[in-house]
This record gives sequence, structure tokens and C-alpha cells, in this order.
Amino acid sequence: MSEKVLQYHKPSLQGILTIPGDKSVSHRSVMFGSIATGKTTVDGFLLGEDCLSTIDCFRKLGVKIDVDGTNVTIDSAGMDAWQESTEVLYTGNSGTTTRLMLGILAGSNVHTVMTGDASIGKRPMRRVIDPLRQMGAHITGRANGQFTPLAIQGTKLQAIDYQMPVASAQVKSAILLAGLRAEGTTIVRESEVSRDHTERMLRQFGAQVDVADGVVSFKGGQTLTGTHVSVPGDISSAAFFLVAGAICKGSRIVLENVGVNPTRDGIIEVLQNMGASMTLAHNDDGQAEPTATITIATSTLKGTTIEGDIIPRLIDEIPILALLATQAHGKTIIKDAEELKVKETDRITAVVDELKKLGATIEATADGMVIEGPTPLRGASLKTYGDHRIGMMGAVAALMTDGAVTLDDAQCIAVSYPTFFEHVETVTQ
Ligand SMILES: O=C(O)C1=C[C@@H](OP(=O)(O)O)[C@@H](O)[C@H](O)C1
Ligand SMILES: C=C(OP(=O)(O)O)C(=O)O
Repeated sequence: MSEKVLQYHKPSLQGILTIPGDKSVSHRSVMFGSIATGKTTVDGFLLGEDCLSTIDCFRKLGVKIDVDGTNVTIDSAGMDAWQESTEVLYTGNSGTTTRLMLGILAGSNVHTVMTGDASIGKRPMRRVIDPLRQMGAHITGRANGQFTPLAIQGTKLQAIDYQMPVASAQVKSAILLAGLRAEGTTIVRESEVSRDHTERMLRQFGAQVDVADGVVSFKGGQTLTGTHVSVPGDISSAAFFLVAGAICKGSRIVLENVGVNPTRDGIIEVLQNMGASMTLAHNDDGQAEPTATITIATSTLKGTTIEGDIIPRLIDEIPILALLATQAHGKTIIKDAEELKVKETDRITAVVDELKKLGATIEATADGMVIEGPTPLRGASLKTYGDHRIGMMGAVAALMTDGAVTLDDAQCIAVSYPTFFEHVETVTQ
């Protein structure tokens, strides 16, 4: 654990930031490149610890992966060429790595054992393993497969027609990746659409995927061919600076290369609804994942309600949106977000407890929280719970407080945004 004391004296934020690569897309670029036959080149890769865990897992299966700055090259002879690892595949803090790997490994021809850190050891895996078992997967783990460590014996799979019980791109993606090796057409039905990076990337690697009215159909037995992937900037990382720019007095910052995939852009809609001074310039570069340059300035904000099908489009942004709401006039209600309880930590409890220490008026509900603003924030000692997004929420709050904010563990931020504090320095100078 690395404690960090943050004292910024309420700066005005100015400057331009290029937002680092999207975590979801970076993971998938390595996974798809390792499954595909031939060479895959990736630019803009996120060098966050979670994505490095994904690289490490595939290297242990014998895939050749070179990292040169944010350029990654994956050379694979296809998944039938993978070798059984004598070592346990270690997924660190990454739910995305653990859950998508389950789908991939279920239909492979290798036996693997996979585990992660203490946080991963508490996150539910049956949501993925249940549908995979219906497809014929052989997976065992603690509590009948609910928790890591997990053992996966790759085998032949059959397609399923699956109605998603929760809005989760990790569950959807695991099923689709297993479906690649399954006999028949795999169908995943979503009542609320979750991020669609897997569907987009399958097409980039040459597969055919049909999507209509929340129903994804994918014929098994298709092969993937190596290609080039350009990773957009991560809107979930940009979120911290969007909020910082909106709530710090006298600020105007420009965020370049922000991924604005419509299944991820809920925060833009919320900022607009709350009255933020924000403009978007879309880049018309024909990439699989759309990007934009976003300019944000200090804003007079009003409270809002965040609920229903926008939740999957901003699920990882809720901690920082809660901080934003402490500076908005009136009440902000966040509901339908019980998924927050099964992230790196219980993010409802963590957000409410830590923002209260800063003086916020905030209460937890069964499926979200209610925040009343605007409230001046004061310095305090905060816990991150080892959760990168709680750590960054605390660091952005420190830009507004009179006294210092101390984070008990700032190292956890490197999971998704290793250059976060450098970027804070850039805009506070
Ligand atoms: O598929 C992905 O890359 C992700 C999906 C989301 O999780 P769920 O699928 O559990 O909602 C999100 O919270 C996570 O940060 C990344
Ligand atoms: C929930 C997150 O990631 P993961 O599920 O991959 O650990 C996140 O990045 O906020």
C-alpha cells in the first residue's frame, strides 16, 4: 500500500490531455490477437496493470506478445497452438480478464488454472460459469465455481440461446467468445444493452456477428485473422477530468482521443442534463471505435436522476459522478445500480462512506445513492479499498478541498490509469 497526501490549494485547471487507451478495448485486442491466426498490431494500448495481466496470461499459453511503448504486437498461430501452462494464470485485479478468459479457455484444447488478487477472489463468477456450463464447459472452482481459483478443462462446446439476467458485457463477451468454438449459433439476448466492444472487434478480426434489438447472434466455427487495432482513449478515465474541469473554479481543459462508443457515453448525457459547459468535436476517422475531443469548463450544475438503461452506459463512472453531484444544485438520485456492489469493492458503500468523510450530503440506497448539493468539501483521510476508481474519486475531490486529502493506497490507480497523477500535474500547473 502506498499512502499519498494530496494538497492542491484549489487550482484552476487548464491544458490539454491525451486520454490513455481504453481498458476494455486493450484487453480484447490481446485476447482476439491471441485467438487469431497471424500477426495483430495494436496502437494506443493501455499500459495499466489489468491489461498487463491479460498479456501475461497469454504469454503463459505460449503466445508471442511484444510491447513497445503503447504499441503491442501479437504473433499467434491460432488458439489450437496454445500450450498448457505449468503456471497458474494470474489475472490480478481484473474482472474483465478473469471472466472473458473463462469463455475463451472453455472451448480451447488446454487445461488451465486461473486466479487473481483478494478482490477478484470475492467477485461472482457463476454469472459466467453457469451459461458456459450450459454450453458444456468443464470449470470448477471454490463454492462450486463461484470464486477463484478456477480450473478449466477446455472441451467441445454447444451453442446456447441465453437471456442475460444482468446487464454485463463481461458475461455477454464470455458467452460469445465460447460461442466462437461452439457447434451452432450462439444467441445472447440483452434487455439493457451493455458495451459492445466484443461485437465490434469480432468483425474487425473477420467474423460475422448479427446484432438487432438487443439480440446478438454469432455462428460458431468462424476463424479470426490477425489485424490492426487502434485503441481509443478510455472515457472511463476521461471521466475524472471531465468532472474535475466542471467543478474546479476557473477551469477549461481539453481532452483528446476520448472513446465515445454509444454504449459507453452515458456520462456525456448526464453532464449535458446537469448543464455542464462542454463541447464535443467528433473525429471522423472511420475507426471501429468512434472518438472525440471534449472541452469542458467550470459549470453551474443542477441535480439529476440517473436510472434505467443508461446505467450500463456509465457503470464505472458512478463514483466520480457522485462527487460531481455533491457540487450540483439540488438532489441527484442514482438508482438501478446494484451491480456496483460486485465491482472491485462494494462501490455504493465505498463512495458513500468516503464522500461523507469529505463533508458531502449523501445516503446509500439499496440500488444506488442520493446526493444533495452543493456542499463545500473538506480534507480527510480516505480509504481506497484497493479500488482504482475510488482512489481517483478521492484525488479529484482533493482539487476542491481546503485541507489535504490522504489516500491510504494510491498505487491501486495504476490498474486503469498509471499516468493519472502526471495528468493531474499537467492541468494544475
Ligand atoms: O466488458 C468490459 O470490458 C467491462 C464491463 C463492465 O463490467 P460488467 O460486465 O461486470 O458490467 C465494466 O464494469 C468493466 O469495467 C469492464
Ligand atoms: C469494474 C472494473 O473493471 P473489472 O471488472 O475489469 O475489474 C472497472 O474498471 O471499474
